[in-house]
Amino acid sequence: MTEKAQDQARAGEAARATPMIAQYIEIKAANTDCLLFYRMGDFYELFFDDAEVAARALGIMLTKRGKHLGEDIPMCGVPVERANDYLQKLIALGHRVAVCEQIEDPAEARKRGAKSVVKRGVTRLVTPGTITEDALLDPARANAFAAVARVREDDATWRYGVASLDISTGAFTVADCAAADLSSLLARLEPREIVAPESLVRDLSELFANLDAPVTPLGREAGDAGRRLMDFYAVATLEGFGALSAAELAAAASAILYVERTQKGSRPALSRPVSLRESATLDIDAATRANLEIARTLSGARDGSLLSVVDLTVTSAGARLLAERLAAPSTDPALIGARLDAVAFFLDRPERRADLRARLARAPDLARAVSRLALQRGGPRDLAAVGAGLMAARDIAGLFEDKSAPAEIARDVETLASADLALASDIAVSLKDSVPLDRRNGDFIREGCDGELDEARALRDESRVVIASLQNRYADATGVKLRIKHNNFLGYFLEVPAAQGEKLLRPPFDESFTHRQTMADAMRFSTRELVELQSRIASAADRALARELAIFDRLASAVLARAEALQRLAEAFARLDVFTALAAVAEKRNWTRPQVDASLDFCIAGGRHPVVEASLHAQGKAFAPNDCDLSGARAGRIAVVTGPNMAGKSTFLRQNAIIALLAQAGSYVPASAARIGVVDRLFSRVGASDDLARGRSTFMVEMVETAAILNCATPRSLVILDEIGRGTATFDGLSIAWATIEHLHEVNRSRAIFATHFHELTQLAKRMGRLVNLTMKVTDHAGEVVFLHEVVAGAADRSYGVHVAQLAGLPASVVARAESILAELEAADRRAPVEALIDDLPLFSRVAETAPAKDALREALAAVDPDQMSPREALAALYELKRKA
Ligand SMILES: Nc1ncnc2c1ncn2[C@@H]1O[C@H](COP(=O)(O)OP(=O)(O)OP(=O)(O)O)[C@@H](O)[C@H]1O
Repeated sequence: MTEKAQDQARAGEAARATPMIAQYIEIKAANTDCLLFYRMGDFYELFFDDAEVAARALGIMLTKRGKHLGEDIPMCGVPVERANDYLQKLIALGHRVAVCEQIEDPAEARKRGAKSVVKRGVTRLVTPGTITEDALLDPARANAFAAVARVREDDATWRYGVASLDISTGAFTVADCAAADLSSLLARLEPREIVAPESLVRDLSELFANLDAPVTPLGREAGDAGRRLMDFYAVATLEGFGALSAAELAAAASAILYVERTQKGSRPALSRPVSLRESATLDIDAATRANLEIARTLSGARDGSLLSVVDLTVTSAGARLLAERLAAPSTDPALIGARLDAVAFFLDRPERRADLRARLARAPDLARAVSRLALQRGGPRDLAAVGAGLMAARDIAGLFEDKSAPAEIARDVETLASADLALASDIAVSLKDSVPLDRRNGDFIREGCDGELDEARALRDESRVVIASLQNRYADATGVKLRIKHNNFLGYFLEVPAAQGEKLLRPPFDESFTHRQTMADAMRFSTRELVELQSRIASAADRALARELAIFDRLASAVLARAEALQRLAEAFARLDVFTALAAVAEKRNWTRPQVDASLDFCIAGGRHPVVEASLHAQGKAFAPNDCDLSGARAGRIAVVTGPNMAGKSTFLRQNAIIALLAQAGSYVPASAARIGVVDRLFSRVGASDDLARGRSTFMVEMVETAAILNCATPRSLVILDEIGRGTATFDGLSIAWATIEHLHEVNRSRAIFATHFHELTQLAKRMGRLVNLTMKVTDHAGEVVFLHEVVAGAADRSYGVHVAQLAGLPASVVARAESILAELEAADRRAPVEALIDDLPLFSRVAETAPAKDALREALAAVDPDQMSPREALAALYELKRKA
């Protein structure tokens, strides 16, 4: 159906519907990709298909409401009070929700006629990447969405821009990159949702499918990107933004467009977009991130990840920053050194650290509170959080009066010392000590802070006292046992047992007592006095509430006027939390300060794997520390590690990558000493896993990842390769592993560790100067193999694979048969060893240098000059080329 035909059909459908359903259909048509929460009184109702989807997802009752086109209308609803719980479930399941509110007073609608419906409109789209409520957010994780855009660089290539925007804190970064780097940039940013123009969503579907985030197509492009940014920030020029590339600008504008689309009229307090180009960071691709289990284990759990061991932060903002630092360690030795100075400062001062951490733990999540206030979604608790945050800032700054702190800390202390105490005290004198989450029902402004409010409240309370006294007066006057009660429908009323109610219906009492309702066992009455008092209470309560809300708005605007300064305070808190937390881990786990410089060294003494060590420690076992030296003057060394299964090769490989990552993230490291020439890219290809969802076999995944490494690694990179080539036939695997080592040694010249079961490869050390052989030490103890987990120079003599199979409980007959087959194979290999080939094959560089055969076709083509040819000559040339081909 064309769009016009659809519109007509919809209009026809709406015409035959009740006015309310017609309104629903119209609003739903504009929000087809969302579940529509349609506000009716104290409920959000869902209709038609939405109702069926939501009822199933939320496990709530599906009911019906009226008919449309002769069919029952399915309906379900959630109470407004508990909407957040339901939203959280739906968002977690990947749904998007459009919240549709009544946008006029029902009294206004009634004026237009008894049948007219209250005006409604969508006030907000709730999507995984744009949520702000504490109940919906993970405190320890950023909640950003990424907007992706592309611009033409030249005829053949695109440049990609990515904006990452966290509405819950206002953090806004942009970056641009070539197509090849897009996936690793997105992996680093870990967006909760990706938005991109339709065309990009189509073209990048495979890349997006690899990221664990729903993709939202952005109907149209953001248009004039610069204009959109200037309009949003209400500035006349983009000069204040620093130099943003065209791709960055386009992405930033898309992000703003999405904010406007989801937040409707509300304007979040966003910081200005900061380009990530300014901050040089360690490049870690998605596979490496997953393999090193930085933020999550391969099975997706946080427990058992590097972060779970390192994260001793005490605030959610600190936890988010630490996760960010581990996701994007620096490559600037000066910055890394400065951050390590800060950690060292707190490591040397355990008392100050403990003091600071105790105060930080009590400080609120400022950034998220300010963001909610900016979006008009904040409540009294958010105001209280800002007040408490300001006080905490001054309080913490007071701990550093001795001025001994290093630069990184001193800067933050200065920020904290500048906290606006006037605002803090304004909030403190205005708000009650304990305030509700929601401002709707008032009752959060302190007594004595506003005369008008106090007066309205007094009037309300006095009237309540008068009402209470009426009960006795009426009881005495009538001799009837009556009680004064209140409900939302009748307001205040008198309730009388049914048997005695009759008395009030008769003279003289029927004069003053008006019958309102008869229940099974009671009758309800009201009196003029009661009605008057009721309306006095209601108008006093309304006035009090209006006054409270006015004070709230005044304080909220005072907060927003200082939003930027408050975001800076929040950042300072987070940084101090990270420094002290890293000092706490260093102390707890006995880590050491690494030296990170501009050399190409990589020299680790007594290195440990932090996660394996922690888990062994918990079982009362010790971890065997290992050294690793890959240092080289102009190019790194490659260590080829052989050794039995289960001896600790993978652990050794990963621990070295993790030590480099921790060091550059500004942390101490699990080693007795570490000197690291700053690493530009970290690559890890560990183990093999199927990726059936994408139709790639284990081996294909392995080769794709290896290709990425061989194409991109530099002498500054650190490469970890575990058992390359094991996913295919032995000779194919060995050949690929062999060629890979040669390429790394001759072309990439990176620092690398290569674990393998192909013992033949240890022979390569004879021919390649920077190759070293390492092996895992094993001893035989009374016929039993004992793994010492110790890395020593040399090559393993055998695999002990059959031994491990036996440990794993393979049937004895299978183990025995495997042993005899192994003996046969080894005997055959001794007669014609593969090692002999090492001496026979030409060296890799010579293979690479062999130039391609001269290409006659290309030469002939180069000789043709179309501008100088007649059509006839051109045709002849074409025939000639075809013949040559
Ligand atoms: N340095 C160490 N000190 C103590 N225990 C260790 C050490 N390294 C590894 N281990 C223990 O040995 C187990 C096996 O380690 P790992 O997976 O690294 O072996 P592997 O040699 O890579 O095995 P495979 O070749 O089968 O993949 C680990 O789970 C850990 O419990």
